[in-house]
Amino acid sequence: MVLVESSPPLARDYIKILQQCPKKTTYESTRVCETFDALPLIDLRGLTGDDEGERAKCASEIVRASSEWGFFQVVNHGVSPRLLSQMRREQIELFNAPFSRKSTCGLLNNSYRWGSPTAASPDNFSWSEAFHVPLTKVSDPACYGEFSSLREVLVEYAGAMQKVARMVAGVLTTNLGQSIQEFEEMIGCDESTCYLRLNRYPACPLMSGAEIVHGLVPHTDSDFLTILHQDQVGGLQLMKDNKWIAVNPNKHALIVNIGDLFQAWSNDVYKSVEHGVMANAKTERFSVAYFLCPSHDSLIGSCKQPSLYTDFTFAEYRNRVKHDSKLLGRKVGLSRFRR
Ligand SMILES: O=C(O)CCC(=O)C(=O)O
Ligand SMILES: [Fe+2]
Repeated sequence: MVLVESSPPLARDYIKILQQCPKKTTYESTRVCETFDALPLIDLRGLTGDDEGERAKCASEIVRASSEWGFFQVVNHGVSPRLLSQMRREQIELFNAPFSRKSTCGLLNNSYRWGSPTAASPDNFSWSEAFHVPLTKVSDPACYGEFSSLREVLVEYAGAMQKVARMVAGVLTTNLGQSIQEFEEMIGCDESTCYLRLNRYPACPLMSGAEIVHGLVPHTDSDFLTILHQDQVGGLQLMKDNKWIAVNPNKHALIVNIGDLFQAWSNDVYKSVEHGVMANAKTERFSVAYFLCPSHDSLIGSCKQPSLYTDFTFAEYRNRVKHDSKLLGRKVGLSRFRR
């Protein structure tokens, strides 16, 4: 039997960067992390029911979690467990395809990526592979090749995530005095601006107790809002009060996190916090992220004065992030636009 390799050559690239790294001590070799169960868990049923008091209570929990944590979990989110497990099955099948198939054959709008092409040190290397698909391409049959059953699932999944994102964004904008309709009009947000990212974190044999490898390097998201579904393996961590905190998997929950643009628009009321994924020595991990983004030319000003940030378009923001990543090997982010 001929074994066809499905994983990208991560070890080859990682070792190359490790050898080029001038001093081994320049990269972070250990990371203290606390497991913390108090990451807010919010029951979204309160938002959809008739009880006014319940709705207000749920909304205030969302606002509070977005301000204090920038990260929270939601249950009773309306996405069926059937759809979530179908998505996971399709995702596993897709990533099981040979590496050459994933990387060269136009799958999902040619959106396959892996490792970190711009990494200059092991600190900036991500031990993962992903498809990053614009929602407009999700229904295009030309994106799927032999993975035809993935199309139907991805279309349904995108619709379901869009609903959750809209519900949460609606609470956050209303709290700052703007309806979700006004907000969406202002940021030109529609199908053509949002993305789904299918992530796979292969098991990492280079990971030992003393040395860590990132599945995804610490970062903030360059969007308004992200809705994440992770499997039961664990590895996601977020920064809270200068400490790394592990997000324990909860199979009923979706994870919501605030992105840079909501932080800017809210004038720092909502927080876009650093998060990342630790690689796992033995077990592969899967997740899917939905990114709520504005149109490229939409102006991200603050909804409050005096504004802490200069006005910038989403295109300017993305270009800046791209430029910094190329030049410095990492994203600088919102501080580039602080007054
Ligand atoms: O896989 C995860 O848990 C996190 C993914 C993530 O942060 C991202 O895709 O931006
Ligand atoms: Fe992220």
